[in-house]
This record gives sequence, structure tokens and C-alpha cells, in this order.
Amino acid sequence: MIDLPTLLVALAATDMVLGATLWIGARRGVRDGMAQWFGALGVRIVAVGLFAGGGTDPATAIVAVALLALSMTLQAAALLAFGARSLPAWVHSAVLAGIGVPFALLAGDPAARVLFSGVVLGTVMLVVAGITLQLRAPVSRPTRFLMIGAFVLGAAIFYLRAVASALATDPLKGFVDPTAFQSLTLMLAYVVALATSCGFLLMQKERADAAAERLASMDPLTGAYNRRTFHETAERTLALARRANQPLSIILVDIDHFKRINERHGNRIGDEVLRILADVVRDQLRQEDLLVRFGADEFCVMLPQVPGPGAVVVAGRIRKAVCADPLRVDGREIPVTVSAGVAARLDEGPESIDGLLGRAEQALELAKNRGRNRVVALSLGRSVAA
Ligand SMILES: Nc1nc2c(ncn2[C@@H]2O[C@H](COP(=O)(O)OP(=O)(O)OP(=O)(O)O)[C@@H](O)[C@H]2O)c(=O)[nH]1
Repeated sequence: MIDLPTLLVALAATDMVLGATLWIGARRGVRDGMAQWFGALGVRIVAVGLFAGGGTDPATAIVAVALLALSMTLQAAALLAFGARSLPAWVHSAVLAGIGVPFALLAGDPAARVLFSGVVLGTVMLVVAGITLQLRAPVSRPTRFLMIGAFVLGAAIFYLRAVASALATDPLKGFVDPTAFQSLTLMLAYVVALATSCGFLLMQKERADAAAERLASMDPLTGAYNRRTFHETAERTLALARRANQPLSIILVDIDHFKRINERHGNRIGDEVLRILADVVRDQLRQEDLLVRFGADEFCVMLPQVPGPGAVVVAGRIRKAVCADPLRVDGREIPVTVSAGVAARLDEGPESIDGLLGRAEQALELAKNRGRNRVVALSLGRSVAA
């Protein structure tokens, strides 16, 4: 049989390892609830140490149970912080007082004490499970289920142990001389502690992976997708359009005389012009359209299910939105115009994305040669909806 003190020591050691892992993993800064989870592990190590060292002494047990409750509210705060929300500080004090005071009043009645603390700690765990369920943050389903499952199991263990201890003739005997049931629930409690912390680490890893993926697929200056992402998705989108006999268009948008803007105002202002321009273009697009920074001052817009004439209308809207007012950067007014080249998928024969792009580039070149600040469309083909 595994006795409580042995398991508590193992739990404290595991929490220390998990805390160290979290600390090492947070090299780029303690954020997204890491500090609160770290605090929860620290508080639980103290609580567990008190339980293991203090045995069944009521005064030690009061402090240990209160700290255990605090570690759970800190876990709740960590999960909320991960979802960019916060737990009011008074909740920690309220839970501490709500468990500590009645527990002290029941000091002389071990059975009532064990029953009370088990029910309260189990309920706090259920609330933490509810918070995990409601978490408004991108967490994969397996990770979310791992966390919720672990918290619910933890709550069930507290309830079961509370009832079993209350029904036992000597509720504190299990501390040193556990039955098979008690050993099993203790082992499961250990698994719960491990699973919740591993789940939290997984949540952090998933968020870091998503950020890395975003960085690899986007242009950091404008937030538009980069060329790599375009090539990854464009062939697939074109193939889908071909198979479904759907239109697909491309617009290349290039700032006119951007070099002069850089020369006159400096590269920092030039960067800001690029950033604002990307926003102006984005405002003219639908959710399903893809905005890509193609080169220095060149953007590519891919419009699925939009025929050539529709793309010409969108390009015209972009051109007018850009030149409608000068861009305001650092108190300066910078007049900006763009030229655009439009090409649409041809209905007849297979065409690669490079072919489509080539025609958009020719159209853009024509727009530049004809005096800039204009839209040119080349061989829009027999578009389905045109
Ligand atoms: N500020 C800034 N400038 C950049 C960046 N990348 C490239 N450039 C500059 O952007 C300018 C692009 O100019 P060009 O492509 O030669 O053409 P243009 O001056 O816009 O002239 P037209 O396209 O013919 O109207 C070059 O001077 C590049 O050095 C960037 O990230 N930020």
C-alpha cells in the first residue's frame, strides 16, 4: 500500500520538476498565466510539505488545506490569464477564508473536518474544470479534454475520499495505514496533479507553435502573408477552382514611385507607408481573400471565386481608397498612389499559378507604362460568372 506521506513527498518532488520545466520553458518571458501556475506549484509544495510533516495535527492541517485551496485558485487565475482575463484578487482571500474558518471551527471533529475540506476542495476543482471548458483561447481539443478530465477526476477523488473518511470509524487512520481504496485514490490524485500541469505546459507549447507558424507565414511589417505562404496555397486554390469550374483572380498592387517616398522621408516612414497601405488594401477585401506582400512595395491579392471583371472592380476600389486622402505618418501628409494589374483564371486548358501571375505582372507593367495610378486587366478569359 502507498501511504499518504510517501505520495506527498513524490508529489512535491514532481511539482518541483514541473516548476523548473515551466521556468526553463519561459525563457522568453513569464506570460500567459505562467507566473500564476508557477505560484500554484510553489504553494502546493508548501501545502504538501505541511501535510507530510505535520501528519494529523489539526493546526497544521488547517494551514495545509487552505494552501491547497489557494493553489487551486492560482491555477484558475493562470488559466484565465492564458485567455487574457483575470481573476479578482479577492477570490483567493474569499476561498482561503471560506475553507480556513469553518475548518478551524471543526478542529475537534476529524470526520466533519475531512468531509468539509473534501467537499470544498472538490467543488473548487470542478469550478477550475468549468473555467477550462469556457476558456476563450485556441487550445486543441485533446489538451482541453486532458485538463478538464483531470480536474473532474480530481474533484471526484476529493468527494470520494471525503465520504469514505466520514463513514470510517477513525477518519485519520488512513493517513498512515491506508486501505487499497485510499491508496488507489492517492495514486489517481498524483496523476491528476501531473496531468493538469502537463496540460498547462501543452497549452503554452501550442501557443508558441502557433506564434512560430504565424511568424513563418507572415510578413512581420505589414501582417500580410509572405511569398512562401502564397506558393503553398496558390497552386491548391487554383486546382480547386479548376476542378469546380469556379473563377479565380489575382491582383498585383504596386506603390508608385515608392523609392522617392523612401528618399524624401526616410526608410522608417517608408515602412509605415507600407504598413498603412496593407491596412487600406485589407479593408477592401473579404475574409476569404488572401493578401500577400510579394516584394518591396508590391502586394498580391488572390480572390477565390471572383471572375476577372469583379477583380477589376476590387482593384479599382483599392486604387481609389489609396489615393483618396494622403497617408498621415508622424504628422506628415504623404500622397500615395498605386498601380494594379489584374489577371483571371482561364477556363480553357490547364494553367499554372506562374502563368496567371505572369499575366498579372504584364498587366501591372502596362499600368506603370501608361502613367501609373491606374488598373489594367489582361486577357480575363471566358470567366464563369462574367
Ligand atoms: N521602407 C522600405 N523600403 C523598402 C523595403 N523593401 C524595399 N524597399 C525599397 O522600395 C523601393 C522599391 O522601389 P522600386 O521597386 O524600384 O519602384 P518604385 O520606386 O516604386 O517605382 P515604380 O514601381 O516604377 O512606380 C526600393 O527603393 C527599395 O529599396 C522595406 O521593407 N521598407
